[in-house]
Amino acid sequence: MCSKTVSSLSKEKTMNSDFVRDEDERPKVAYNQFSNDIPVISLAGLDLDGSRLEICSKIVKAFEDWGIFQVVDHGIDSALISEMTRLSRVFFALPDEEKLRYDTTGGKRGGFTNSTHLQGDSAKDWREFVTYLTYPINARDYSRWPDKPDGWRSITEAYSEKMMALSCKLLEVLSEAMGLEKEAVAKACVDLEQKVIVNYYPTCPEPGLTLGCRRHSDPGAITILLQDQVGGLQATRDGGKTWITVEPVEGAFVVNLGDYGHYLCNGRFKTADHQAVVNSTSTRMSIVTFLYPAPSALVYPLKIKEGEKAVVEETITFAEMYKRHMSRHVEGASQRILAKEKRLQEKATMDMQSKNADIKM
Ligand SMILES: O=C1C[C@@H](c2ccc(O)c(O)c2)Oc2cc(O)cc(O)c21
Ligand SMILES: O=C(O)CCC(=O)C(=O)O
Ligand SMILES: [Fe+2]
Repeated sequence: MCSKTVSSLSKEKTMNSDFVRDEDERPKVAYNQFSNDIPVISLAGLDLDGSRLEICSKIVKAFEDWGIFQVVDHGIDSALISEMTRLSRVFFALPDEEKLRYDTTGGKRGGFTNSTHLQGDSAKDWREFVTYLTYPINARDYSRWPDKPDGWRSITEAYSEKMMALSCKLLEVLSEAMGLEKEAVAKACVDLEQKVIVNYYPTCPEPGLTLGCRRHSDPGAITILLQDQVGGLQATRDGGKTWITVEPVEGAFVVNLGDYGHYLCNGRFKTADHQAVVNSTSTRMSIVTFLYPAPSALVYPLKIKEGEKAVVEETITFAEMYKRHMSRHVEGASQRILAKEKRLQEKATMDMQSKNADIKM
């Protein structure tokens, strides 16, 4: 296993085999073959009676069709977004030793992760990321927030505060969409938790063989993602048969529903399966804000329509759901490893048989 950061590996001519994915997992669509299938929705007028209903119905349709959409006119200051982006880029350009001062190896909560964070996966992700546990505020451990570059900590605080306000507005829309009072989803969450992850995808010598971030759905209620103009975020709504690359829209955030959100509305809204692909010419960055319920919150539909069955078989806590969500990926990965070993074994047997047949002739 190699321990160099992905930034260092990106300077090599070929890609380390740790990152090579099985054929069925490799990218099917290019990072810059953009699709505008995902709706772009303006939030201008969301707080006004006259336009709220129209905006909400667009969001509802997007959640029903894709589980993912983009928002513009969201009210977040573009100077704050640019500064958060600029300082994040400065961090990832620092020497390995500096980034590794915040290494999360050994289970530290928050800090710098080089490549993958899951055990037993068939390949590593071509990415580095920094994780901030930002809410509840009293759970923040500032010793895990990088102190370089200057000013990044305070900008991250300001950014996470604005993201929390935007998330709350979106939770209200989700509640109303289910015909419930505005606060229903926030109340179900017991306490809102927030995690900000800054993903950095260095250029890759063999991007067709790997992924920047493996296919997954996000576990929480909703996720608000800021991507740069390079492109690489992909979504599927047919279980991975076809993929689309989400077109980067300047100043927009990509919003997607997580598994917890999907269960709350009894499966009416989709949880979007997505992944990130990389390329050989441009580095890419995404700043992802996850909104989670408290670990003790129950995972159960808030409303079940007459005649409908609950999509969950038992009521569990979010902590348990999160554990199962993560182990599902690990189980899937171990199955892929076993299948790969079986294929190699079968190929070796077939090669041996045809060699023996050649000798007999
Ligand atoms: O790193 C991530 C991104 C994302 C995710 C990636 C890969 C997966 O297999 C997955 O299930 C999720 O969402 C996350 C959510 C977290 O709570 C922590 C993470 O590090 C990540
Ligand atoms: O970088 C991206 O566009 C996707 C990242 C992502 O899905 C995640 O961090 O959960
Ligand atoms: Fe994600």
